[in-house]
Amino acid sequence: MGSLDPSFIQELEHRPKFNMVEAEGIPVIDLSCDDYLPSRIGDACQTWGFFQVINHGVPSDLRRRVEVLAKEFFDQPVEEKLKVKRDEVHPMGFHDSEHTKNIRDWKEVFDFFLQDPTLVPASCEFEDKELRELTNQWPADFPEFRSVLEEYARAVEKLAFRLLELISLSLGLPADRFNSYFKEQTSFLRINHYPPCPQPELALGVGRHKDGGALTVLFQDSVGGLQIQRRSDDEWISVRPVPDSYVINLGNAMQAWTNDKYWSAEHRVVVNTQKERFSIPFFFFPGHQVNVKPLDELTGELNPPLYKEFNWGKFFVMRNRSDFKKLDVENIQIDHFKASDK
Ligand SMILES: O=C(O)CCC(=O)C(=O)O
Ligand SMILES: [Fe+2]
Repeated sequence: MGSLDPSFIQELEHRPKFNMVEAEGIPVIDLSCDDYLPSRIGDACQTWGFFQVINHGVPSDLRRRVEVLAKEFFDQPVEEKLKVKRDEVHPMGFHDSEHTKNIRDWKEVFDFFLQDPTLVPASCEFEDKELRELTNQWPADFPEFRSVLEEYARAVEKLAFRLLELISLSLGLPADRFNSYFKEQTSFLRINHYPPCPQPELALGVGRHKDGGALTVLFQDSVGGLQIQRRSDDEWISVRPVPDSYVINLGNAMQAWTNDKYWSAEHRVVVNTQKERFSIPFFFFPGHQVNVKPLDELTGELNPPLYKEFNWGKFFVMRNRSDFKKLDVENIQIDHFKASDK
């Protein structure tokens, strides 16, 4: 990636601190022990919006094969990777200039949808009802990359549905309350590769952001770098890697469905001068047709809805607008749908 281009440089207030206070970590929840699982998950969703799971049922050997193939993919010369480059027509594939909050991230990624093709609105204009079919791009001479990643994505999707059901139970709702929103899901799996960075004090691997969808199921390797903002006091806390675990965090849609009971925490990734890092998030996103609003069961006279209804597909398309260029406007955020903005 060469030396630090000005497009990577964060505003002073958003640059990482390297003398961070070590705080008590986010909860680690053992999914093999059934006792009080919904209530433990509910507490974590409320206090942190983040937790880690162990004994999650995703085969470790399958995940290790993905890690090996991911390294093989990113180690290729850039010309090879550019053969599956993302663009506005094919928004899945390889990309090395993603912008979060309009500052370039120090990373490269490979993305693919769980459902191929995936249907999304053709534009972010509200009146435009036209849809567009998006398809995946796979490296032509690397069939194992595709088959192993697709198998892995299905295993992680299973875990995501189990967590969705536990979250629903934790809210006192039927286990399958959210399931119908995911029939035509827009979920995708991403591999993030963060190369060593010559000036990690100026840039971020991923700038501060909240994930958009229901929840994210993320594997991180042992290097570390993920930080989350604590709900209680806005302090940045490192998420220390736990071997063979997944980091789970809630997205904007879950925060809106639960009317702010559960939290979608701001997070970011710091980089370092020495070690490359890989992480593999699965973004569990509803179908494009789903209109997201606080659930009737969780709102009432004493607890009025805090968000206006928004269409997931339009939100998804708007969010992705800044993927290819630096925009002059702030990208769409959940706060733009706060009911008090009326
Ligand atoms: O790499 C990580 O640990 C987190 C990445 C992330 O937040 C994202 O891709 O949305
Ligand atoms: Fe994220």
